[in-house]
Amino acid sequence: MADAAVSDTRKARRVLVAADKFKGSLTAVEVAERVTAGLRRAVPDLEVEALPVADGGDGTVAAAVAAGFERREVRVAGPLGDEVTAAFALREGTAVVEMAEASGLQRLPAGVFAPLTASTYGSGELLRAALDAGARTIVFGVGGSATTDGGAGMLSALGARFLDGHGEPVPPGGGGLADLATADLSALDPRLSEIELVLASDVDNPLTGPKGAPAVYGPQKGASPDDVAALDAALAHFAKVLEESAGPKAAAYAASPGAGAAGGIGYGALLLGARFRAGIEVMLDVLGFAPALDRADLVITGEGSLDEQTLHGKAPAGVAAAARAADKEVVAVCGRLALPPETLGRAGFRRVYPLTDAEPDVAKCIAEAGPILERVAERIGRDFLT
Ligand SMILES: Nc1ncnc2c1ncn2[C@@H]1O[C@H](COP(=O)(O)OP(=O)(O)OP(=O)(O)O)[C@@H](O)[C@H]1O
Ligand SMILES: O=C(O)[C@H](O)CO
Repeated sequence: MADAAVSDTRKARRVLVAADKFKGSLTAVEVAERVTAGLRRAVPDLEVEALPVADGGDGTVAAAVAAGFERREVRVAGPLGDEVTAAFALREGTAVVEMAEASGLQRLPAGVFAPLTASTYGSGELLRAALDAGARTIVFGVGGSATTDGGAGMLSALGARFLDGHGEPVPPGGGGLADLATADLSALDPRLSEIELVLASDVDNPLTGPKGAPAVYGPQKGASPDDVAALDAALAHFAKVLEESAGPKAAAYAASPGAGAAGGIGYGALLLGARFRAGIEVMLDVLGFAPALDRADLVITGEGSLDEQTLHGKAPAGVAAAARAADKEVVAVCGRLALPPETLGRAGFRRVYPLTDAEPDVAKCIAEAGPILERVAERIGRDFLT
């Protein structure tokens, strides 16, 4: 991106690197390391603070751990029911639980999707583990899921019972909810009502309908148009049955922002009493972004693909908004860039450096992302800091 007027920022001496992962090529921690190394090639004595960020989706626990939380591992059910080792993060009574750790797309074997049967049971087990560890506040990061079960699996793991017309538990996954006859939330883990549960969501979609979880995010989990229709009907039925057992608030939750996050686990979390917040905002609080921002003259953010989605609550947009509100200069790094300069300016980015500008071969950009990012960061160092 061309930009003629950079001279007024050349004196920035302390840089905050607050970028998300480049999905498919670099973790957020690696992005921070590479950017730091590149900047220091241009300005060897530069003060750089690294604060890897995440939006509630995959990478959220890793960001919390990088910020000093303790990593705790637990064996829980993966989306297909097989056991996986999943982690949550804990610090001073606050747990960061990431649903994708248990029930994310990354937990499916390569090339396997299970849009109708994948279950969030393991996410409920993770929440239980956080309660067992004594958490008083749970930040429940959701996004990047393999599931579309409205959180039914998660609720089951926490004590709910979902039965068919024969009194048998319904099969796991969103598809099985079509058979639901009765829902019983009376035996939910009582500790849930004694803690603060925050739904840190990557999106604000409702549960069902044209903007609902199956229609918008089903296809990325392998759902065909028929699967989307079946899941939409099953989730609507799920909400109807819950309205009968849990009262009218269950209907209101289905239409609430974030209910459709992560295959409707947002809806399940709202039933548990969660308070919805944009994931990036919650995470910036949890990670201690504000004091780090105070100390910085220049902020570098980014993610793999800076595109239309970025503007809808993704990490770089959240970082840019917070930094601009504090009158700090923001530049971004990314693998690929799919936004025009005017839009980037409006979103608060002073300048954006895609790897594909440094190396036009995208496959190479991905395979050699680390060294290329270092070169790009060196250029940022020269442009803004020398
Ligand atoms: N090194 C790279 N070079 C070029 N493009 C990359 C590189 N790394 C990632 N990408 C692109 O970015 C995409 C991933 O985007 P991104 O990291 O923003 O995650 P996302 O899919 O938007 O999900 P999330 O919500 O978790 O951020 C990849 O599919 C790829 O197109
Ligand atoms: O998991 C999903 O369905 C998407 O990330 C939206 O939350």
